[in-house]
Amino acid sequence: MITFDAVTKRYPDGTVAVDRLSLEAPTGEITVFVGPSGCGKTTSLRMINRMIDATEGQILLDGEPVQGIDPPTLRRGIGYVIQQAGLFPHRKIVDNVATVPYLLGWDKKKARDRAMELLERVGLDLALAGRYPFQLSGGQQQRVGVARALAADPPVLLMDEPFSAVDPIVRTSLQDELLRLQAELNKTIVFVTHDIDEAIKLGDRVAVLRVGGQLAQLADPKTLLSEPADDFVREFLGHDRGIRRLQFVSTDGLRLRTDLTVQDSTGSSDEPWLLVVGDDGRPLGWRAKERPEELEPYGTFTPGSDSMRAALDAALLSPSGCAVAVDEDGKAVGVATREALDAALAEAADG
Ligand SMILES: Nc1ncnc2c1ncn2[C@@H]1O[C@H](COP(=O)(O)OP(=O)(O)OP(=O)(O)O)[C@@H](O)[C@H]1O
Repeated sequence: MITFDAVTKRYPDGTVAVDRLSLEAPTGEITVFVGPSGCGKTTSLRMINRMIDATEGQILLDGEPVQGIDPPTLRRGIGYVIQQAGLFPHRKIVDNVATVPYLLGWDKKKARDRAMELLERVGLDLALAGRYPFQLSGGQQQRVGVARALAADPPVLLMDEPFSAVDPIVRTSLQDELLRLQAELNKTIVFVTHDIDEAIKLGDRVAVLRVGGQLAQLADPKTLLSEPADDFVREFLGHDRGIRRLQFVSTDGLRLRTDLTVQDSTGSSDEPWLLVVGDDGRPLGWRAKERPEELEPYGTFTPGSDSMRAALDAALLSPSGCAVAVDEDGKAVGVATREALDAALAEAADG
């Protein structure tokens, strides 16, 4: 566990970057620092591995003040990932990843084997190992940066806007990869971002900081979205806070109708919309009563594992206004009508 105990950082010019910050980043969890530019996120992060020293207060690592640990020893147990990866340009990818093992005096083969294992773990093609950083895309370089930080298996990982320099699609896949890795590795991660969506997606706990380096709120994402502490946090969360909250609302209790599914694309019914499925049970499209010859688009969600946000999204993708519930194999298991979605939304609004 990382503990900030009334930590203040005053730079020599008098700027108070962090102001009496007290919080805990629990072991095995992702704690995200988020807030507007200049609110002291990076300064807070760098005080953990003593790239910057606190002016007042202390930071404890599993109860031990970091001030009492010499920086090289401290950093051996702390991986560090920064924006644009910060790879050594003249070293091959495999050697970049093996940097810390080399420094720790591992023999070359063991260090390289470890590097190859990690490259695979972060989802990189091993054929890239012999390349130089400039021969990789931005997203690939970020993965190498993560692999390098994990090389000596440190219990703590500090990540400073690691995914902000890549395009949104790559960014999403890097975030998914981090969550997948974290499910296996259970590191204590402190992650800095200015992007509230990233914070909500990745954080077990999210610390919202305001300019001046004060903690505005520390909460799990669901609580943050439903109970912002004050106007600053509410504004920072943005106007679509309600919609984003739906990603934490389960579809478990959503009522599904099973009588709106048909296998053939002909035949009549009083229902305005019927879902046509193939022989394999997968949806083919919606059939409108007035236009039985055409199949209209549909959207799907998986009850239980997908959120209400996904169910609503599925409904909005179709002119029927209904969401198609599918199982893990993509087979239709029912339909959430507007009425059912309405009822679930009303319940979510109450809670
Ligand atoms: N070496 C320094 N000397 C003086 N002031 C500094 C120094 N480094 C940072 N600051 C100031 O401290 C405050 C916090 O900076 P910091 O980089 O921690 O913020 P941040 O939240 O990470 O910002 P960003 O999202 O823009 O990276 C800012 O006002 C910044 O200008």
